[in-house]
Amino acid sequence: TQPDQTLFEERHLRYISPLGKGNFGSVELCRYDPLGDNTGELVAVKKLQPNKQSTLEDFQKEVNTLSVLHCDYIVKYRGVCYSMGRLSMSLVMEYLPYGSLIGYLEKNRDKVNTRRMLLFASQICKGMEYLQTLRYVHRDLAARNILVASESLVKIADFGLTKIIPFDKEYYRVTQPGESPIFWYAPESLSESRFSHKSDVWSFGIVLHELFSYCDTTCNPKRLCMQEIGHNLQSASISMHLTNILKNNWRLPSPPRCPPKVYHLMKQCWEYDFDERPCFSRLGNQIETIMQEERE
Ligand SMILES: C[C@H](Nc1nc(-c2c[nH]c3ncc(Cl)cc23)ncc1F)C(=O)NCC(F)(F)F
Repeated sequence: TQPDQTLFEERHLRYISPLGKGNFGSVELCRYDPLGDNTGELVAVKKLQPNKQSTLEDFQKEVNTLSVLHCDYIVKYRGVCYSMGRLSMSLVMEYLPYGSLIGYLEKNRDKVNTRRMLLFASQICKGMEYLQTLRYVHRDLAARNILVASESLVKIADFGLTKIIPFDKEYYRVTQPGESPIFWYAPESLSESRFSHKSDVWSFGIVLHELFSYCDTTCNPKRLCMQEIGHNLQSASISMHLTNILKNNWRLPSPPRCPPKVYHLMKQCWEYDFDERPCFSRLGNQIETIMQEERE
């Protein structure tokens, strides 16, 4: 049975501007304006671009995933739009005007203080806790996939790589890793393509690092890891070098002026042994505690 697929008619979907490129397609800002008088709502429309990696089946999975998620900290599903006689489809989502967390932090460096960042971190934690109750692993938790709904609300988005952990296992094994965001990957994901709630916790630690670095491109995870690995390009594979430095206990350095307790949280998320990493509910509690202590 198909989940609730609210239908948007293509003829009423007015293209406005491009928003960006995601895992399996591009997202555009549109107005759904059935009355034709510009009173319709603004929506974010993700068009599937079938290419070698992604198929309609993958896209249908992303639509099915998002359509069952109902959480304040996850971007809202609105419905689907079929075109070319059901040959192509688009995913219609709520449009969040403040855009992705990366752009927002770069633009509002001076406006976002420690308390605000901890609020955002606790909201991402709550969204991940909710995903975990449904046995979903996101697999692409990164600041680029967090949306800013308002000055005090962020939401998790882009469920293109999300998988459901089978009922009889604690993890999901991926067979065909596409373009992997390896600098956000836990060691076991790098070396064994093993994904679990605890590998999402590792990625959450990377998001904490991005947050407290104001998503500054000069110290983003990829750049810092590549500096450590060295740009010796003849290396067999970057992910093998990354696995090695992580095994030798190298970790991303503390962002400048990051409160020590927050860096300690990141280090907990980056325990090599996934059983040692905290769960999202414990992380959420620790963040709330630090928030109370933060006078700022
Ligand atoms: C590929 C698309 N990229 C972008 N999207 C938006 C955006 C603004 N406002 C939005 N409102 C709803 C949605 Cl779904 C996206 C946007 N802004 C810049 C982008 F580069 C995307 O989905 N990125 C993942 C995430 F949504 F988490 F940012």
